[in-house]
Amino acid sequence: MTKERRRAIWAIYVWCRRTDELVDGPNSVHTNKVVLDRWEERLEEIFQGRPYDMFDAALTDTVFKFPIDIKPFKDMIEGMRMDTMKWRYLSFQELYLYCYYVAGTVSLMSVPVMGIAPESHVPVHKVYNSAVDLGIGMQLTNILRDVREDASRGRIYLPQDELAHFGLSDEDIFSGKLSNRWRDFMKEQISRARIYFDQAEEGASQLNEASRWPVWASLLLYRKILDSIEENDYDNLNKHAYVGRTKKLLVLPWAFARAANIQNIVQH
Ligand SMILES: CC(C)=CCC/C(C)=C/CC/C(C)=C/CC/C(C)=C/COP(=O)(O)OP(=O)(O)O
Repeated sequence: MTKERRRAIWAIYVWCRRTDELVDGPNSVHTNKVVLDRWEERLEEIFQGRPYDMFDAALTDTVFKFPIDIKPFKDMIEGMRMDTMKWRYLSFQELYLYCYYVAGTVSLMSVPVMGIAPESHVPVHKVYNSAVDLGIGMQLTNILRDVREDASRGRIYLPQDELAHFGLSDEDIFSGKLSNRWRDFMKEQISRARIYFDQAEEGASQLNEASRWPVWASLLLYRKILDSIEENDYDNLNKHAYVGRTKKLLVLPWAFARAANIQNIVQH
């Protein structure tokens, strides 16, 4: 990416990381409604040009340089509120909303910085939809990778109705019992995450040329996490799915080739 865009993405990253730390970090026991409300006030001040500290100032600079809306930032804070209150998701519909709040929002913050290719003929809303799909796919993948860690904090980010459909319960997850039922359940969850990555591909090709490579790299790398869960025979209850350094490095030229493929743009 260009230097200006890179700096803007860093500023967004820092704000998202600090937001996430409020509920996941070492001081998260002190995070309550008052803390999150104050964080939201600070966000409004960032957008009004009155940042509280230096990291906030980096985001003020970013939102004055790029046409970024405050809504996805507010939605992410809403996701943190949800995370402090809700530890179970009854259906995929509920889980999707959580994924939008904590990851789809990152896409909506990033696209105005990354930019859409001037030669693209795909309607802008389709590019944004694809971007959100990438965030959702990544979050679903994270969830599948981290089932064990999340369960150790008492949280299960999996649709309860789908678990029940496969004859599974929270207890199977807490006890780390690997079974064919679990494998079948996981196959479905992995297929769904892959659909979101497939849908993201179209948008990734429409981004400004300078921004495409990192997006393709993250898309292909996250897909590999799903492959790794499969290679572990779906045992994400006891094993951490992991993509090794060599595999990661090998993805980069592949992503570069996909990013440089202007054919994708001409086709539309
Ligand atoms: C495809 C198009 C048109 C645009 C791309 C738009 C972008 C940049 C989408 C990516 C959005 C994104 C980065 C979402 C966050 C996904 C996610 C699950 C982040 C978690 O990151 P980790 O650092 O692995 O999390 P941990 O906190 O678990 O370590």
